[in-house]
Amino acid sequence: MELSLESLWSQVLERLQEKLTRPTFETWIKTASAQQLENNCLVICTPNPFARNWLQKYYIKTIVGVVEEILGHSVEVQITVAKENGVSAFNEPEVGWPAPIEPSTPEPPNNRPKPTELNPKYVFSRFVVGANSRMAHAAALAVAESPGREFNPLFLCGGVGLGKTHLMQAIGHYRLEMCPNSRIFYVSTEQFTNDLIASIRKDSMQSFREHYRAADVLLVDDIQFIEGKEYTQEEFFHTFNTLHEAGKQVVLASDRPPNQIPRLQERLCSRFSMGLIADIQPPDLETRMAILQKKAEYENMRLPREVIEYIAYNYKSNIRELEGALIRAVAYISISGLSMSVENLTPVLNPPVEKVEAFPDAVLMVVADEFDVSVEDLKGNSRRREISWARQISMYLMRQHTDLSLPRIGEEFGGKDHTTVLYSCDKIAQLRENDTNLAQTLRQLSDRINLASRHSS
Ligand SMILES: Nc1ncnc2c1ncn2[C@@H]1O[C@H](COP(=O)(O)OP(=O)(O)OP(=O)(O)O)[C@@H](O)[C@H]1O
Repeated sequence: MELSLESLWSQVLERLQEKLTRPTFETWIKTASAQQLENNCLVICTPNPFARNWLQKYYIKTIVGVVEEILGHSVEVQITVAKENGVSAFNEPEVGWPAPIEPSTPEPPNNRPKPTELNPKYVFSRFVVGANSRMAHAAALAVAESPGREFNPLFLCGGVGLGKTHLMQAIGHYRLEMCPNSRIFYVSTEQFTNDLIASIRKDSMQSFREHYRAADVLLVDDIQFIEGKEYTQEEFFHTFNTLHEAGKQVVLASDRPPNQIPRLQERLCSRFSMGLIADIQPPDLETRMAILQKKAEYENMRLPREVIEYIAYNYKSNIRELEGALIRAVAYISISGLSMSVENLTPVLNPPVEKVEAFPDAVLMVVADEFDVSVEDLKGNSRRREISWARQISMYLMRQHTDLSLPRIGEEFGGKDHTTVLYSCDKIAQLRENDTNLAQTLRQLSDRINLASRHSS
């Protein structure tokens, strides 16, 4: 006999309750509901995107296992957000991920570069404007309202995790809302380079050029990575000129202004500087609190003011880390079942490393010593597990403790590509979020690096 959706779900709940801790069950499972079961696919609804992501990340296997146990055959489980149903990601940018960037354009032919998706959360309404970002925000809004006019190109610059990508993509969303057929291309410099290489390989330069030169608004992220790439610079120069002459808008984001990007052709440097260069500084305490408050509201989280203050006070220079701390706090409280207070959160809210400018050698020596490998091993190419782990950690710490760009860090490691460095930094940062032992090791290493740097300066 076939089970009704209702009785299937109540059995699923029963079994999950046995398998999971009470706080986990109460927070993540009980708030979800079964929406439909069709063609061996069970759709589960969660109250908000945060809960959906959490279930998807940590409990999907357990849920699938339990449903399969009950039904006696394999099933697919899809997790969705209650509000998402029937609502387009463009009307409701805060839900639904990812959204296609060119909703009305047919899929490009195979030899054309694929457009990158915009993050639906990166809209103007979710951007908190503070003294640190007022000018950049106003400029982005002006460009979104009248592209190709006053500020062309708009060059957004600022440190890591301060909202450049968010503002840049907000321009894209705004244009699409105003004019759904406009061709908004968001691309990282790395992707532009990869597309270029692929089109050279496939002998399809024509398609590459047609694709990029057809943009109404071209948004290029991390343009600092164009440094030293002669061929990419050449091609980008022509793309830029074509668009600019046709009155199309170009927006660029970088961690530094054009004249501080090393090995950037003079003609590109002057073009990047001919519109408006708007910088974003680290936000002050009040703005950081407002950002946390807004984020909490969007994710339906309720937080005491003291917790918001504590997080905002300790995470100063990177909004991505600020948001990460908030998410960690909420997750920890829901799993541990403790009440939300600064005292209870201390184990998970290790404030980020104090950034004492360090010598790259200090980082290498401290990490080599800790992991019992040599500095040569760190700089070399050995793929032995313990060496490559130590190497990834030292890349992450070098990024934290120095102002070196990713390519420069790559050079410190015997000429590794910046993408390898970026991969390592992201990987360690992600692991650190959920692994308190690793977080503690990194903290201790940081203290030693600080000490070594102070001694040698
Ligand atoms: N003013 C702001 N208001 C709300 N959220 C913000 C603000 N600034 C940044 N954020 C959030 O912080 C996170 C990091 O922002 P973003 O990716 O835009 O930074 P970035 O400057 O492009 O960083 P990177 O240099 O690493 O590319 C995002 O989740 C973004 O939504």
